[in-house]
Amino acid sequence: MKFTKMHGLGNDYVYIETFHQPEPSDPSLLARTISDRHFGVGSDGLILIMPSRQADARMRMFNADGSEGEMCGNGVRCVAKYLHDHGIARKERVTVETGRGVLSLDLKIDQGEAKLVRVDMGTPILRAAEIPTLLPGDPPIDAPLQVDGQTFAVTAVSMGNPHAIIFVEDSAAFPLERLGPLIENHPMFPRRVNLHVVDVFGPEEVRMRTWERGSGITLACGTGACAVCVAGVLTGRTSRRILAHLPGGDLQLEWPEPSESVFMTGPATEVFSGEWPAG
Ligand SMILES: N[C@H](CCC[C@H](N)C(=O)O)C(=O)O
Repeated sequence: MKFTKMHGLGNDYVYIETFHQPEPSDPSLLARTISDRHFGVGSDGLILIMPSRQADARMRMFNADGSEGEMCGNGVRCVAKYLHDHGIARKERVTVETGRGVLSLDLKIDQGEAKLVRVDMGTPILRAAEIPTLLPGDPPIDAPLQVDGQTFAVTAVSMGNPHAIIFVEDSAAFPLERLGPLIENHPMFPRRVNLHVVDVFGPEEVRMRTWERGSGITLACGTGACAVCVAGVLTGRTSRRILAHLPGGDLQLEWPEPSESVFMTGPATEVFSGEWPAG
C-alpha cells in the first residue's frame, strides 16, 4: 500500500490515497500501527484521501490511538496540496468532503507546487450540546472547570471537532503533559476534547500549545487555532483577525462575522512517499 508523509507545521500524518488502490480494511488499526514513531512510519495519525460524490475528494482522519476525528485543519490543507500536486484535481480551488461538510480551499501555487492553502473552515459550532460539553453556557465562555484540585476558566468551541481553550499567563509553563490527558478525558466533555493553552501577546497575536484528543502533544492544530480565534473574540481578548504562533510555525486566522465561516491560512508540506507492507 502506497503512502505519503505530509505535515502542516509539523502536525504530521501518513496519507493514503484510495483513488488508485483499495481502501485499508481496518483504518483504525492501521492508524495505530503506522503512527508509532518506533515501530511504524511515525505520525500524529492517518488520513485517507478518498473519492467523493460531492467534492474533489473525501478526507477521513484517524488519531494515533485509532479514534476517528471529524475534522483536521492541518490535514485538510495537505489533502488539497496532494490533490493538486499529484494531479487528481490540478486546480487553484479544490473542495474536500469532511465530517464538517464540504470545505473549499484556495491554493497558492509556486513553481507547480501548492505551498500555502487558505481554507474556509465553516461556521463554528457554539451550542454546548453540539460541541459537546456539559459546561454551562452556549457556548461556555470562561466557564469553571475543576481539574486536579485547580479551577480553570475554559471556553469551548467546535469546528466539527471539540476544543477547550484556556487563556493563561505563560503557555510555555503550563503542565500540558500532566493536565492534557485529565482535561481530554474530563466528564464535562462526553466525546473527549482537544485542549489548547493560549497566551495573548496583543489583540492580533497569540501563542498556543496543544494537547490533542487521541494523539497527545502535537506541534500544531489547525481546527484548534480556528477555535482559539473564535474564543479570543467571544471572550473579548482578541480581534477577528489574528496571527497564531504554534510550536511548529504560524497560522493566520480570521472570523469576519459571528454567523460566518472562520478562514485559516497556512503551509502544507510533503516529506516523502513509501510503501507499507499490508492493508
Ligand atoms: N491536528 C488537527 C486536529 C486533529 C483533531 C483530533 N485530534 C480530534 O480528535 O479531533 C488539526 O490540525 O486540526
